[in-house]
Formats: sequence, structure tokens, C-alpha cells
Amino acid sequence: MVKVTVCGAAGGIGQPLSLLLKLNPQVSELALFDIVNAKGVAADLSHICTPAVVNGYQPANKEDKTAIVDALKGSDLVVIPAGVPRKPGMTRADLFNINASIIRDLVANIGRTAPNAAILIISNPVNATVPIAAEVLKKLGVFNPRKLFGVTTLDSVRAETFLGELIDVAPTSLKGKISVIGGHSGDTIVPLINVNSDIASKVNKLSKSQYEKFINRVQFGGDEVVKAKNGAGSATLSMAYAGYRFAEGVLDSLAGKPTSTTTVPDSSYIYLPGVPGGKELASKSLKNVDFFSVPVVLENGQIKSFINPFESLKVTDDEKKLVETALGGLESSIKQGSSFVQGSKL
Ligand SMILES: NC(=O)C1=CN([C@@H]2O[C@H](COP(=O)(O)OP(=O)(O)OC[C@H]3O[C@@H](n4cnc5c(N)ncnc54)[C@H](O)[C@@H]3O)[C@@H](O)[C@H]2O)C=CC1
Ligand SMILES: O=C([O-])CC(=O)C(=O)O
Repeated sequence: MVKVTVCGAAGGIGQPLSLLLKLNPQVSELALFDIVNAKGVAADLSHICTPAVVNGYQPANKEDKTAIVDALKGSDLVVIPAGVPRKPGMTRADLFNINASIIRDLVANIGRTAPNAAILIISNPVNATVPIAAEVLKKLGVFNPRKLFGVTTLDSVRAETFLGELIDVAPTSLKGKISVIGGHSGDTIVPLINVNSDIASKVNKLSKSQYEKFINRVQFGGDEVVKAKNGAGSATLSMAYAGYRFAEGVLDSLAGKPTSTTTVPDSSYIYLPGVPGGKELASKSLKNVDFFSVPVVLENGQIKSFINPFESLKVTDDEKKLVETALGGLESSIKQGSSFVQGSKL
């Protein structure tokens, strides 16, 4: 019996993500929360002949707290794609003013109502919204760093697709052969070719300019979609796929299926000092930057361990330079997120 709650379920990501979750037979209850149209989306999905019972929760007005509490009660996994997306000309950081308080308030409700749930944060800027969530949970005394995940899977999905095109290999064969670490915006995104994998020799044959173009395309893949949608939002369908891919891993781990050890697992933006060996990684290789996306091994809906990229994936000198650049951007976003909560009343 697994209950999953989606906050922001009626949005561009929320709807297709909820559809994918409805198709997962492990989900027994799917609670869809949004400030608009949650009941409509729930009624629609509830006609699909899979086991999950779907309910929509929508507050009657701004003061109504019962909808969110009912949506979260007993939840094992909460996925959050709530908040505003970018328009052309904006950076993800420009979303902070609106999305920071949305995440703070939703996570405070999770901390009070479903403190044992695994939390997957999709809302941007991820580099800051995850530190916001951590700080809120700390303030409430219920922070379990093993259960807080910033969803960066879309960067891996893009890396697999774009590299597959470039080296003429099926993208489906690239899962685990290229990892993406760091954060989730522009030059904080660091794709790593896993040098032990069989693609390393093919990648080595790429020219410097082809390699650099590939890195840039992964780092700025989100902008490609924002530009093409021309004011109508950012990636939604590819994000729903990516968010589901990560959520499915959490659901599998809740069902007792271990993360595969034969390939490198997907990364997630996590609070490193909260997992064994994380503090050491941060101090030795990341100038004490505490939030960082690394490949994570899951067990029972939480992080069991992570793969240290510097030890297991043999980061090249070029990749180390990318990490160095990423750390600057991450540090300021993390500070911005944490101080926002420190100055807030929950
Ligand atoms: N992590 C990642 O890789 C990605 C993150 N995103 C981010 O995901 C977020 C959502 O994007 P879209 O679905 O395209 O936006 P959208 O505007 O289509 O949907 C957002 C939904 O959130 C709802 N919402 C707003 N405030 C809420 C609250 N307090 N409680 C519950 N629901 C609330 C809205 O009513 C709307 O239905 C954006 O911040 C976007 O930047 C987008 C793509 C990739
Ligand atoms: O670019 C955006 O604003 C949405 C996003 O995070 C992505 O597509 O990676």
C-alpha cells in the first residue's frame, strides 16, 4: 500500500506526471493537490483501469488548510512540481521570488502532516528550493536528509539523448554510462562521461568543439524548450518522464527492489552531510558546498548511499574545471535558499 501525493498536479508537469504515476501498479492511492483544477484532473485519471485510487484536493479559499492536510495524510512519497515556470529571457533564479514561498509553505505542511514521506522537489530554482525545504524541515525538527531529493534527472535524460545522437548510439543504452552531477541550472550542471564504460573510447574520438557543444547543450537544454515554447512555459513532458523515472526508483525501493549495482544510478541533488561519507566529499572535493547532485543508491524509499564521482567515476581534468565553476553558482543559491527560511515565519 503506497500513497503518493503530487503537489501542483494540475500543471504542465503535474498532469502527465500524475498520469505516469497512475499507471504504476505499486501505487495504491494517488492524491492530487493543486490550487486549481485538482478535482478535474483527478476525475479524469480516476477512469483509468489501474489499481491506484485517485483523489483531487483543492482548497476552497486561501485560508482553507484541510485540502493540503488531507492530500498529505499518510503519504509515503510527495512529488512537487508546483510553482511558476520560466518565460524567454528569464533564468531559473528569476523564479525564486514566487516559488520560494510556495515550496516553503508546502514543505512545512509535509513536515507537519507526513514527516516520514520521501520528498521529490521539481520546482525551480532547484539549486535553492531544495535548501529551502531542508531548512524548513530542520526548523520543524523533522529533517531526514536521506528522504529529501532535488530532481535533476532531466539533465541525465538530456545527456543520454544528446550524446546518443552525437556518437550514434541508442540513447536507451546510455543510462548509467553518463552521469550528471552538480546542480540544475546552466553551468552548475556537470555531465560526466563514465570512463569505465564502453562509450568512453567513442567520446574520446569527438573533437574538442563537439564535446564542448555537447556539454553546453546539456547545461542549457532547458533554454531550448523555453525558447521553442515562446512564452507558453518550459519543459513539461520530458520533465514528467524524468520525474517519473526518479519517482519509479523510489517506489521500487519501497517495494524492496534494490537499486541496480551493475550501472551507475541516477543522480539527485541532496544534502551531503546527511548521508554517510557526504561531509567528507563536500570538504575534500567540493569546497564545503553541502548540496550537490550525485548518483544515489536507494533503499526503502530513502538514500542508502551515494557514488563518489571523484573516486568511482574518475573525473577528468576538464570535468574538474566544470565542477569548480559549478561550485560558485551553487554556493550562492544555497545561501539564498537557507537565509530565506531563516528570515521566515513558518
Ligand atoms: N527540476 C527540473 O528539471 C524542472 C523543473 N521545472 C519547474 O517545475 C515547476 C512547474 O512547472 P510547470 O508544470 O511547467 O508549471 P505550470 O504553471 O504549468 O504548473 C504549476 C502548477 O503549480 C500550481 N501551483 C501554484 N502554486 C501552488 C501551491 N501553492 N500549491 C499547489 N500547487 C500550486 C499551479 O496552479 C499549476 O497548476 C516550475 O518551477 C519549473 O521551472 C520545469 C522543468 C524541469
Ligand atoms: O529550463 C527551465 O526553466 C525548466 C527546467 O528546469 C529544465 O527544462 O531543465
